[in-house]
Amino acid sequence: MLITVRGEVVEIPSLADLKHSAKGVVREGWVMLKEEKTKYLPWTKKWLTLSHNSISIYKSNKSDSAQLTILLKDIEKVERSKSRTFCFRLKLKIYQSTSQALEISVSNNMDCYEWMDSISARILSNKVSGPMDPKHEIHVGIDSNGKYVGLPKEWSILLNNGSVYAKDILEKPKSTIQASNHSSEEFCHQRDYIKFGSQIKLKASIIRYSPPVFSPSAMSNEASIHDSDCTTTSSSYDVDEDQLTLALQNDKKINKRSSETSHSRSFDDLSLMDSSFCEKQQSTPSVHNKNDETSNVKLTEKQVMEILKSSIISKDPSTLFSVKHKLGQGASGSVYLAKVKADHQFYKNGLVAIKSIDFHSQSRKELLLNEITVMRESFHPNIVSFLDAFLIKERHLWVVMEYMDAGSLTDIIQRHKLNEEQVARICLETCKGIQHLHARNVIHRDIKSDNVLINKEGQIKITDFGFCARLMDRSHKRVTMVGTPYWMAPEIIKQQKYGTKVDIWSLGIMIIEMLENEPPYLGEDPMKALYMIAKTGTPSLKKPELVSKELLSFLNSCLNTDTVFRATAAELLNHSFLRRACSPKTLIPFISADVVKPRNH
Ligand SMILES: Nc1ncnc2c1ncn2[C@@H]1O[C@H](COP(=O)(O)OP(=O)(O)OP(=O)(O)O)[C@@H](O)[C@H]1O
Repeated sequence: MLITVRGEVVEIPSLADLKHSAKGVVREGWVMLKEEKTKYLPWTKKWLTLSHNSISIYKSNKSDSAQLTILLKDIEKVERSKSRTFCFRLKLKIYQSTSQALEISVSNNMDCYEWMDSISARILSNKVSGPMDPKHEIHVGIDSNGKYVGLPKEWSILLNNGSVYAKDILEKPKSTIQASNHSSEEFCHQRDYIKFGSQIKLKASIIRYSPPVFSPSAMSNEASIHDSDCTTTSSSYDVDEDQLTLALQNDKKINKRSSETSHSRSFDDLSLMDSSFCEKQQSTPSVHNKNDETSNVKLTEKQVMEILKSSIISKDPSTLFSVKHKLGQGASGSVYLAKVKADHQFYKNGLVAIKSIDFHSQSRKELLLNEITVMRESFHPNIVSFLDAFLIKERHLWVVMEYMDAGSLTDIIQRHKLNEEQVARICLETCKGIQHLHARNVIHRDIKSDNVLINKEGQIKITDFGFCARLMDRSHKRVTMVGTPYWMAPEIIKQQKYGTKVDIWSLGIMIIEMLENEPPYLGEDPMKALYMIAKTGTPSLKKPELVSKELLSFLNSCLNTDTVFRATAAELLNHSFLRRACSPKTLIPFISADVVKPRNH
């Protein structure tokens, strides 16, 4: 059905159409609704549907046409409202003769947040459109003096400021053009740009792509020394740009190849599926071949759903928990604090953290299996405990975890200067967790302060297992580029085969975060950071003279670019620096009640 919304012709599918259309209803349900301008009118019960670009209000779930449709691009803000208990407000952009806001009330807190999250996520995606009518207006050339002419002003400024990266782009265009191709095609998600004063901090940007299988550097490693964790033949990490260029070119070729034959895409995370999930799923395709990562087959959405359905509880957990407030937002979903209802003391302590994931909006659904599998199997005092998982109406996945009531290490680093004894305690506990994973041939691949959580007893635990990979054995190596750029080991960036020691590099970067508040190159964009890590190798501390010899030695053991000489987690646990660790109680003063505050949503 075509209708006119504020002068614009829009196609509004009927409710029946919506239900059957692939792009149809994202979320629907009964709500109580009120237009803000008609405060004197009572709340009315309506059927609300959210599609990818609009919200429609129906008299009932049987109605065929909507009473009101609002395009998501016309929504200015989604916010909590205090008009009723579980209520949110859609503030609309101001148009004449239109209500300025709608108040929507639902039956529980979780529902409220999920509606808000689903709407907000789609408002964002509706705001970004492709370029319109692009024109090629910039023509850069070189004049008779060898100088660039025709550069845009911003580029001239960059060059005059001596930006190595800008010069690299001009002088080595191939490598940098290929690098930027990764950023557009293969950045899986970027999240949480946080402003601190004038500096924009990229809190956590995940880059992953697949599958650089036979990079020249990786091929040369086939003949290299293969101790348990070594991945390179070279003892020097003065990576020449050509090596990086070659690796990037090679990756480009492989990506081209992979688009030609879908089977050539590697999905190495799926090796985790040799665990309990797959046992229950007889029809799961073989996902791993020890010698050839290219033979991995991607699970379809349906298969992932089948595995989830057969492995976890498909019932409504709202009888077990009452959601209190949102703790934070991750790339795959929101994390909530919830109280366990009185008669379910199976969950100790009364409070749990619930990660709520909208299954259908995940681009990499198999990573959800990763996360649950590793958490479920990894009982250890330094790994956040998995308690349960629920699948609600085949749409929402709830992962119930132990609640870490003092937030993440990032929160602490941003508020306090840690002394070396405290750094040693955090390293010791994180190392124990890493060793536990490595002993089971699991690589975490995303160790950083955001993924180290703390509780008020001063316990320190690793979380976020979405990017884990399992090695078939200690000598097995992976090649997929996964992780958060600033914390990524050079061998991952250079697409060499890598093993568990990539987590040790990331631990080293996390130590720099503890000493300097942020990882090296955080001021740079992620692509440049990758380039710098590969080019520079071991980063230098800003003020090494302020750091003790033991800590420097520990740090060097983590940040050795030659993986043969980089320590294992077990070796680090014997390092003299860790003997200086303060007692966990000494961390408690840092962990005041104000560290974790409910966010205003
Ligand atoms: N068990 C927990 N206890 C307390 N807070 C938690 C817990 N798990 C996560 N959080 C908080 O919730 C927020 C989001 O966590 P999440 O793990 O979803 O984030 P992410 O790692 O950024 O995203 P993703 O895993 O989707 O890539 C973080 O700020 C984290 O501090």
